[in-house]
Amino acid sequence: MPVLTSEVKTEKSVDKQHSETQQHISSNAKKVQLQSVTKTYSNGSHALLNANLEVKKGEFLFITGPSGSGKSTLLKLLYGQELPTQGEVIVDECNVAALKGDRLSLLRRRIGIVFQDYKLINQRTVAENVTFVLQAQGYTRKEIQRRLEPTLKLVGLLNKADCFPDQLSGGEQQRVSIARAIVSTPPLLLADEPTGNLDPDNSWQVIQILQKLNSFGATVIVTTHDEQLVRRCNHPVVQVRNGRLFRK
Ligand SMILES: Nc1ncnc2c1ncn2[C@@H]1O[C@H](COP(=O)(O)OP(=O)(O)OP(=O)(O)O)[C@@H](O)[C@H]1O
Repeated sequence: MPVLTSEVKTEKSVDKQHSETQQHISSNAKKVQLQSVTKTYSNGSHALLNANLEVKKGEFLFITGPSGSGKSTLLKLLYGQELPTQGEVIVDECNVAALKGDRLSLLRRRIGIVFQDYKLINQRTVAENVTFVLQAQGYTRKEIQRRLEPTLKLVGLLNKADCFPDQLSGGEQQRVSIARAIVSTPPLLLADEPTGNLDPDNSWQVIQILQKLNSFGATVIVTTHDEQLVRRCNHPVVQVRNGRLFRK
């Protein structure tokens, strides 16, 4: 991403950076494929059975299904937290199971992940929660500052940068976790029940932020139980039932 010249950024410069972010995401958007994927955990639980899926670059996909049907497992396979028992998981033309060490880390850096329970660090401010991953990845302080403000603006938390998580509402905490997931402008965003703990207004706000990211070109995959939310949006839906996938 290009460097802003002014340290004190104006609204205009923040907006300019949004459009630059948009170009960055568009040129890197991902494609995801599951090819005959079965996942059986070591205790014998069958999470996915011969699952096939293709998510096109720039698509916004909902994954729905009852509790225990395999939704989280599907996302975990995409970022390599779990490995398939059979079949192939392809992200950006890479077989995730074949990636090791640095190559797996590199793929993960390019995937933003949002969890239902936010996973924020309570002793760190909003700004610190959003930027600590960038620090760990060796971004310069200047680059981190350049990314922080437009990201907080996008999630509507510019005025909360110095707050701690326990000073925020649940909806605000979830928006911090989204900011953390998107601050590195990942071309693929995975959100596992991001609205699971939120009321309808906050849920809608979260979905709108994810849709905005998607409008910039990012591929977005969201698991949810919230059928009403799914109906309100006009996005493709895959339903998971007993480990099998059905396009609705
Ligand atoms: N680490 C694990 N070890 C063993 N079994 C697991 C593990 N994780 C998930 N499972 C099992 O795999 C199946 C699918 O679980 P998964 O978490 O993917 O479902 P889910 O659709 O995301 O559920 P929920 O909506 O409740 O989060 C379940 O039967 C679950 O018990």
